[in-house]
Amino acid sequence: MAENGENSDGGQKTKPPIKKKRPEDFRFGPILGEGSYSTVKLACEISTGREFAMKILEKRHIVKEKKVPQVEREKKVLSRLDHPFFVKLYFTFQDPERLYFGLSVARKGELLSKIKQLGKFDVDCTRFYSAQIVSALQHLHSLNIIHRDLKPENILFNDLMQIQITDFGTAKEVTESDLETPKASSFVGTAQYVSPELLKDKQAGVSSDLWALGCIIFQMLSGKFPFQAPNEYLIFQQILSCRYELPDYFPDDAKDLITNLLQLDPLKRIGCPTCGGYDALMSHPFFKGINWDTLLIAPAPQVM
Ligand SMILES: Nc1ncnc2c1ncn2[C@@H]1O[C@H](COP(=O)(O)OP(=O)(O)OP(=O)(O)O)[C@@H](O)[C@H]1O
Ligand SMILES: O=C(O)C[C@H](Cc1nc2cc(Cl)cc(Cl)c2[nH]1)c1ccc(Cl)cc1
Repeated sequence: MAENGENSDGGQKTKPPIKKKRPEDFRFGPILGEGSYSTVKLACEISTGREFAMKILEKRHIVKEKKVPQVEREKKVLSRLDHPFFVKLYFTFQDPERLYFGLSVARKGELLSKIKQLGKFDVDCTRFYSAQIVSALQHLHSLNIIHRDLKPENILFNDLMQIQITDFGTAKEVTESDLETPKASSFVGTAQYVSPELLKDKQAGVSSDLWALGCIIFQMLSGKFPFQAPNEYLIFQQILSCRYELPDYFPDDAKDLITNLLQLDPLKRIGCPTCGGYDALMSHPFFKGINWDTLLIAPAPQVM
């Protein structure tokens, strides 16, 4: 009889290799959404009945558009994430023409759609969902990963109306060497949410996600972008000079939080390591009443 996980011949028991899945293992359902390089379909695994959001990419298109590094980065970053507020990657596989990401399903759409539907969120709703984003960023940044393109289109909701941050093709893992000798990056985020340092020096740090957080809180409370102009060049000018106006109806603690996030100097943004870190951000008056521990626990499903 093998002892302590050893084989009968006394060798160490090795886990059986995970069997790669195949397209024929799934019944594909409706399209959940489409990206520039991908189609996301609902997929049911025939043998288990489990449902996934299957993100499917055409190899030819990925190679032609020189997006191989982004796909590999998305796989690498998603494989490291296991947290209630992030889309989960369960498996990947490929066939001769396509790549497949097996993801958790975020069935309740995008934060952007919710903001558009309601026009804007009330303060309590903004506080609740901003706190979820803060909790998610705290986890992401603890792994030295920067999202770099955080925006309401990349924040989805699952059946329990918990946020599910997605789209890690442009994420960056900050290494020691990056901190010592920051390298300029060719990637720039989405105009309305891009940080001034990414525009100016092409360098992003964890603080770039905090700038985007400030923009998103502003947008939840007002339904509008803090930096808005007829074209991207004028938006960039506003960002670089940190020119925005806080509506009078914003509560004072919201105005203070947004002002401390939309700081031109990335070292002065509340939540960054040189500005009190996440303790300072999570204890800001705007988040008074938030229980950061129970936030992570999914609410009891609503009894119909
Ligand atoms: N896990 C998921 N559950 C439900 N819907 C999803 C999921 N992932 C993506 N989607 C939907 O599919 C659409 C395409 O997502 P995908 O990440 O493939 O591309 P994208 O990042 O939105 O587009 P682009 O590549 O142009 O940035 C999105 O609009 C999103 O709403
Ligand atoms: O099987 C694995 O996990 C590793 C492969 C690696 C891999 N094979 C590729 C082929 C092409 Cl054409 C493009 C990319 Cl980005 C490719 N990446 C892979 C398969 C699927 C996905 Cl979604 C990502 C990576």
